[in-house]
Amino acid sequence: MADKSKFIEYIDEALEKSKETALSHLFFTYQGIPYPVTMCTSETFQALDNFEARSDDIVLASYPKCGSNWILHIVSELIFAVSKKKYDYPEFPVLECGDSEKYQRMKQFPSPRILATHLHYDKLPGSIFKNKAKILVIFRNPKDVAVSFFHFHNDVPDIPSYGSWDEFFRQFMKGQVSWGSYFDFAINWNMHLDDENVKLILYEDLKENLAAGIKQIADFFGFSLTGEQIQTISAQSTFQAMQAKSQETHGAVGPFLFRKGEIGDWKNLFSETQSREMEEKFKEYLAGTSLGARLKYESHCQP
Ligand SMILES: Nc1ncnc2c1ncn2[C@@H]1O[C@H](COP(=O)(O)OS(=O)(=O)O)[C@@H](OP(=O)(O)O)[C@H]1O
Repeated sequence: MADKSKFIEYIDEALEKSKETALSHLFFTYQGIPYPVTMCTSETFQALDNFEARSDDIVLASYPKCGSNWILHIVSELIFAVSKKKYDYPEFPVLECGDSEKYQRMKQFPSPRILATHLHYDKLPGSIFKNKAKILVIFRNPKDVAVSFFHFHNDVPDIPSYGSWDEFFRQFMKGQVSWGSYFDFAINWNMHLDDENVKLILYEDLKENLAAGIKQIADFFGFSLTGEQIQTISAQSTFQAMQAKSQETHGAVGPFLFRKGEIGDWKNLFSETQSREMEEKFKEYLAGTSLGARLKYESHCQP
């Protein structure tokens, strides 16, 4: 992948801040959503209101732990395949993270710019819609998301840990975690998945057929690649390939971020009661919705 020194620099700074931050002080709330103080500030959110998106920006929207680093890698490889130029990360790619001056600096960046984000649909800057940037939305089943999220907190030495999985589960179900509730994020997006310039991709589908998923992503963003190029990117984007390079691409946090990369790891942590609670919540929020059907809960989340 591209030279990610800025990327790693930013992650290292966030980890450094995390060392001094207790879990009880990790979150601040902005417009009703909790964000980690180690990565987000209200000044940056205010500056984001005036961010000027371009029509050829590539927006990658996901709730945390749905595979955004995977898609970032795939998209930067697609750009490389068609332009022969390595996609450079002059800023940390998550739009809402960083200092409030970053949007000024981003004005100088060449197109296409990749904008990853965990923001809920209604918190995205209006210029993304006004200027018709394409948005790829990545979803993953809520049980594996919760488990991945919990491990990230409790495995990375410098990130505040939860007392137990049960404690994390309670907070996750209440939406008292970074970037708020999975379910609010999902119902918000559910209403926009068929909008012009929006495409949904599932972590589980990508896992089951990586080459087909990469082809869909390439087609959506208008990148024309040969079958051989798709196969090459596919081989470089497996979990094993990305995990092997994770220290180089993401620094100290890499091996924790690329942890297991499987479907169904929830079976190692969820109790029967927690499974029932999750199913109730899923039904309450997503039963009968288009996203609810597309997430294939019965295949990926039922014991
Ligand atoms: N190539 C590939 N194949 C399969 N799975 C992959 C891949 N790359 C990342 N991952 C898994 O995605 C999980 C991390 O998600 P995110 O990148 O969205 O995390 S973050 O919110 O940006 O911190 C995290 O999931 P878990 O392993 O279950 O914790 C990663 O392992």
